[in-house]
Order: sequence, then C-alpha cells, then structure tokens
Amino acid sequence: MTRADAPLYDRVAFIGLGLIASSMALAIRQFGLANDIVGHAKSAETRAVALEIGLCDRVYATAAEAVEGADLVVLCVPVGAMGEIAAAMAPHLKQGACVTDVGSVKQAVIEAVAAHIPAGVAFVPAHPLAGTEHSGPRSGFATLFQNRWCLLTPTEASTPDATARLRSLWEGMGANVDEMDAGHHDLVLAVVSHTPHLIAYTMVGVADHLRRVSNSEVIKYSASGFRDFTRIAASDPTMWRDVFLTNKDAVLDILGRFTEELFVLQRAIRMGDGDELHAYFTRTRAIRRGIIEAGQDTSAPDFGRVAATKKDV
Ligand SMILES: NC(=O)c1ccc[n+]([C@@H]2O[C@H](COP(=O)([O-])OP(=O)(O)OC[C@H]3O[C@@H](n4cnc5c(N)ncnc54)[C@H](O)[C@@H]3O)[C@@H](O)[C@H]2O)c1
Ligand SMILES: O=C(O)C(=O)C[C@]1(C(=O)O)C=C[C@@H](O)C=C1
Repeated sequence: MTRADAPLYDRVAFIGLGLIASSMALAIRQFGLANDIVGHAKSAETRAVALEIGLCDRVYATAAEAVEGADLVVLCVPVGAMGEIAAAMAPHLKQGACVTDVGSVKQAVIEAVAAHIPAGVAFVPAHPLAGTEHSGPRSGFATLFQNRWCLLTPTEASTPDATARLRSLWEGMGANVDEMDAGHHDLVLAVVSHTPHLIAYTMVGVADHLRRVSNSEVIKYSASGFRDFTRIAASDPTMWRDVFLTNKDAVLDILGRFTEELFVLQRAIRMGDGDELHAYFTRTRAIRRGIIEAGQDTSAPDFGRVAATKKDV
C-alpha cells in the first residue's frame, strides 16, 4: 500500500480507543488518509497511552468534545454502548460530517444510533471483518485490515458521497469493501463469526469444567485445535456479551442448526457409521479449500483451520 494522493478527511474522531480504533488510527496515519486524528476514551490512562504512542493528535474526556469539528466520527465502542454515545455526541456534530461505526452487529447499532443523527449529518454503518483476541489502545496495528473484508450497511441517512468516501477510506487501509443489508449482514456474521465464537467459548468451558485447562495436561498438549479455541475464547467479554445480546435471533437460529448437525455426527459416531463421518469431513475440507482458492487471508488461526485436516495447514 502507498500513501493517498490527498487525505480523504480533514479531521477524524475516534470514540473508544481500543483494538479497532488504534488499528484504524495507525493505518490512517501510515497511508495519509486524514490530516488530524482526535479521540475520546473514558479512562485517563487510555487517553494518555493514545497520546504517548501517537494514535491521536488530541484526546478528550467526553465524546461531545471529541466530535466538535470532526469530518468523520468513528464509533469504536462495544455494540451495547453505541446508543448512549450517539445521544451524548449528537448535538455537537458538525454539519456535513459523517458518522460511522465498526460494530460487529449492524441492525442493533442502526436502531440505537440512527434516531440520534441530526439532519445534515450522514450515517454509514460499517464492520471490518478483522480482529484479534486482544483489546485496548496498544493492541492495534496498521496492517490489520489488509486484504480483509469491510462490510458497509448503508441506511436512509447514508448519502452516496459519504458512503463512497468511507469506502475509499477502508480501501485506503487495505480492505476489500462490500455493501449489504444490515439484516443479511447479521445472519451472515452469525454463521461465520458469532456462533463459532460461542462454540469456542463453550469448548473451553467444557475443558474448564473438567478442571483440565489450568492444570498441566490441557496446556501441555493443546498444540493445535484446542489452542485455537482458547485464543478465540480469550476475546473481550464485554464486546462478545453485547454481540450475543444484540444478534440474538440470528445466533439462536444458527445455533439450532449447529445442534442438529452435532446430533448427526454424534449418531454417526455412536453407530460406527464411518461412511457418514468421512463424507461429512470431505464436505468441510472442501469448504476450507474453497476459502483458500478464493484468496481469503487465512493467516490468523481461525475456525477454517479447526475444520481442516492436518495436511491442509
Ligand atoms: N475485536 C474484534 O475482533 C473486532 C472486529 C471487528 C469489529 N469489532 C467491533 O469494534 C468495536 C470495538 O471493539 P474493539 O475490539 O476495538 O474493543 P476494545 O475493547 O479494544 O476497545 C473498546 C473501547 O471502548 C471503550 N468503551 C466501552 N464502553 C464505552 C463507553 N460507554 N464510552 C466510551 N468508551 C467506551 C473501552 O474502554 C475500550 O477502550 C466493537 O463494537 C466490536 O464489536 C471488534
Ligand atoms: O480473529 C479474531 O480474533 C476475530 O475474532 C475477528 C472477528 C472474526 O473473524 O470473527 C471477530 C469479530 C468481528 O466482528 C470481526 C472479526
């Protein structure tokens, strides 16, 4: 990636200075996508870190102060906190500004935020499909979004100009951008991200109940599959609590289907039905290969890897 010919925004304001905001701030600086970066974090310690490591030019103790004069406002807080923040900052937004967010769930964010957006301000929800299990201002890195998807779910308050500019920002940070309906987004993410996280949390919980996570055996022998589950299960508890509370219907739908599939495999194992198991695993292997052939970044140890055979990784 090279620097942009001209910055896309004069001032960008980040509300919440964790993994996604810090990665965006670093990428925006590296690729010259904005002139001025400001931020709001609740904690004085986070604000101090953001200045110390050069994420922000200025930091503010309130969202209202941070958004004053900003051309782009990026909400980077857990999904459950978006509505409260939107209400507090709304009267201070500049005319002509664009508000976006990076929440992992889209319908709930739109419901919580859209009503607060004043006339003359655009609102373009977004979701980068990139992350790690780490949190906070020191966890970001400028290459997080390279060759990853960012999904935009435009609303009635998304003007074509604001949407096109935001698309350019994500492309400028290395992402591939698609647009889709928020409800469809939430269903797709329930399949590819939310339910897999729940399964990882559950599997680590099972091992914990067996009292073998903290003692030597599980740690010592968890070289591959289980270790990937523990990475995922180390993700931020607040963020994921909010994801499950706000994408409830889609997750419960996919979880129901997951349970049915699990019973199919459970029955095959009980009945000694090797053909069923082999056919099933052949289908899942093909999915992994399809992802690789489609050129998706599989560098992070992810669910595709858990579902693949050892020969593939
Ligand atoms: N971590 C991921 O893998 C990932 C990927 C894509 C999108 N997201 C989404 O991005 C958003 C941010 O996630 P993150 O990983 O950067 O989290 P993070 O925990 O690293 O950072 C979140 C920040 O928000 C702050 N915050 C929480 N409530 C707040 C409030 N009421 N007012 C002000 N600040 C508040 C926290 O103090 C923290 O600094 C979430 O909505 C999440 O769903 C996360
Ligand atoms: O790689 C990880 O650690 C992630 O969990 C990232 C991941 C995902 O791929 O499911 C998690 C949540 C997001 O909303 C987007 C991306």
